[in-house]
Amino acid sequence: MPADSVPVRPFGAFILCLDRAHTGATPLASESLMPRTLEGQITMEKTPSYFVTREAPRRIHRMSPDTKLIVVVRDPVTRAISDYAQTLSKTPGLPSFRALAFRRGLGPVDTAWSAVRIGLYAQHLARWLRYFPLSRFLFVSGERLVSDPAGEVGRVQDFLGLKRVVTDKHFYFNATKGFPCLKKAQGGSRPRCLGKSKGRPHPRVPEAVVQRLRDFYRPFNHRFYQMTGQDFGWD
Ligand SMILES: Nc1ncnc2c1ncn2[C@@H]1O[C@H](COP(=O)(O)OS(=O)(=O)O)[C@@H](OP(=O)(O)O)[C@H]1O
Repeated sequence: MPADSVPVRPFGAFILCLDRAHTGATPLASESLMPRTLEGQITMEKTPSYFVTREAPRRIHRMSPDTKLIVVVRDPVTRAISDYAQTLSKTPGLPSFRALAFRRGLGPVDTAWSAVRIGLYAQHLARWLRYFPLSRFLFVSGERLVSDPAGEVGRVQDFLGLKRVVTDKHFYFNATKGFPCLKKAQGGSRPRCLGKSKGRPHPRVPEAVVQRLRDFYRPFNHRFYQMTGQDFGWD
């Protein structure tokens, strides 16, 4: 059968991972940029910044309104510090976290700083809900992905209508890394952890700064819990 006549399904899933979204990606303009999806396949796309990019919901909906959306979220305060740690690793001499997070010393929280703005999950989700119903989303807890990877991956498999192939027996806790790792890499026989840029130490941020950010995010977090029907336990 020529490739053109193979039945093509709409894209099965888009992964929007929000652990450490970066800004600047252009959302896919059309299906022509994606590979064809054959019967029994799921096409996945992981671009963290889509969740926070203004035009992404409209454009992805126009491409395929049946898209499933998976969003990985973690405590926005930890997320901001993680984001800062990532930038710091590439930009020595970066001002302190505190200097970037607040205007005028310990003045108002600077929501123009992307590390802070990305954590306003309720605001970003509101834009998506204008195009996609809540049932199209799976919200994965970044914290449980570390404490119970098999449980969270199990939810992902269910959401995608897949058999639960990945289970507890695929993971072990690597004490050196401080994170779960795979007992065997795909197609290999050796254990495999994520790379050095995942799970690196965070810089120390003064408790007063953390506390102020916690207070700032609390109402947004609660709104997000209401919108998703899930309590992520961040405060
Ligand atoms: N198993 C395992 N191993 C290592 N790291 C893990 C794991 N599970 C989740 N995490 C968390 O993933 C965070 C980085 O993932 P990101 O998706 O944000 O990375 S990136 O945006 O693609 O750079 C990374 O954030 P940091 O801890 O701030 O580095 C981790 O906390």
